[in-house]
Amino acid sequence: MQTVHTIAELRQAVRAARAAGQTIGFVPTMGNLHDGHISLVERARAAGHFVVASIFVNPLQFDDASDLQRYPRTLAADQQRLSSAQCDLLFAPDVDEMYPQGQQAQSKVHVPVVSEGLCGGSRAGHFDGVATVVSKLFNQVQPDQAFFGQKDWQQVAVIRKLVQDLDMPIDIVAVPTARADDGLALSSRNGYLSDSERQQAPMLYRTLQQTAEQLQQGASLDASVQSASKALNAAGFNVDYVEIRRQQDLQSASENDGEIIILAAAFLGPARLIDNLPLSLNRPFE
Ligand SMILES: Nc1ncnc2c1ncn2[C@@H]1O[C@H](COP(=O)(O)OP(=O)(O)OP(=O)(O)O)[C@@H](O)[C@H]1O
Ligand SMILES: CC(C)(CO)[C@@H](O)C(=O)[O-]
Ligand code: BAL
Repeated sequence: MQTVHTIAELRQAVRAARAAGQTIGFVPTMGNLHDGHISLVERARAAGHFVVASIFVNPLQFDDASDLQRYPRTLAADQQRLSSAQCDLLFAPDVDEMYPQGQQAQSKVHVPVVSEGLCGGSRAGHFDGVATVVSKLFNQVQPDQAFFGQKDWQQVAVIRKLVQDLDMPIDIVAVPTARADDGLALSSRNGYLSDSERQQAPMLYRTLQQTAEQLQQGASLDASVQSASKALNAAGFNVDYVEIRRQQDLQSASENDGEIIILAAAFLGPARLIDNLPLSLNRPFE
């Protein structure tokens, strides 16, 4: 696997792959790679692409300076993992390469409506930062397909709207969440958890599963959300949100909606964990 750090080198490598008749599959990340990221690379490989991954801890999407500062940077280990997964090219730019005029002077991309509330509500400016960097990365890589994790469901919705609104000819593929054996969604931020917090963390997903079961048994959306929040707070989480939205457009769900999704974010000690569970109220819960 080749690693490049500049946009010029990236373009050259992608041009060569295209000249050799290959299509381009792109996996954007912030590094500190785990099996969830690797599942995205595997999906891209399985689709037959020349696979480009990026690692860039994007300062524009962090509203909290200490969150940005402590974000794990593990380039050498990440290169090994990508190489083993047969990724073809890693793009790992520094902040000056991405924002040569500085972050303030950078033109920004704002995706309305779908970026509001949920993580966009509690992380001010987060999705403007994501939409801006993903737009830049898409223009730099010019992939045919780009692969994102369903764990960040709202992010996928923002990016789908972004490519639609800005006429970018890129197919967005959402990949199911990779989980530890105990159900915890894999995340770089799990590394912030103490041993006892790590034991407690799977309760986030278990609570979503229990909430889904209650909904299947006829509980109201409001009652289900309230009981989930209460259970998580009682177990030592500090709940940011638990909400039920429509899968398709992420707008608030009503009792009549069939294809819904339960989304939650909660702090456990120093880590802000997110997870979600899509379900159909017309089908038996699996
Ligand atoms: N458990 C997972 N399963 C599948 N995809 C994932 C998983 N975790 C992250 N991803 C996806 O990998 C891509 C890069 O995400 P990122 O580098 O932010 O990883 P992360 O582990 O989610 O980190 P963080 O803790 O900052 O949220 C995103 O598309 C994200 O949705
Ligand atoms: C898509 C992304 C790489 C943009 O910085 C980031 O938000 C992430 O890792 O999910
Ligand atoms: N996976 C989302 C990136 C972030 O938390 O900033």
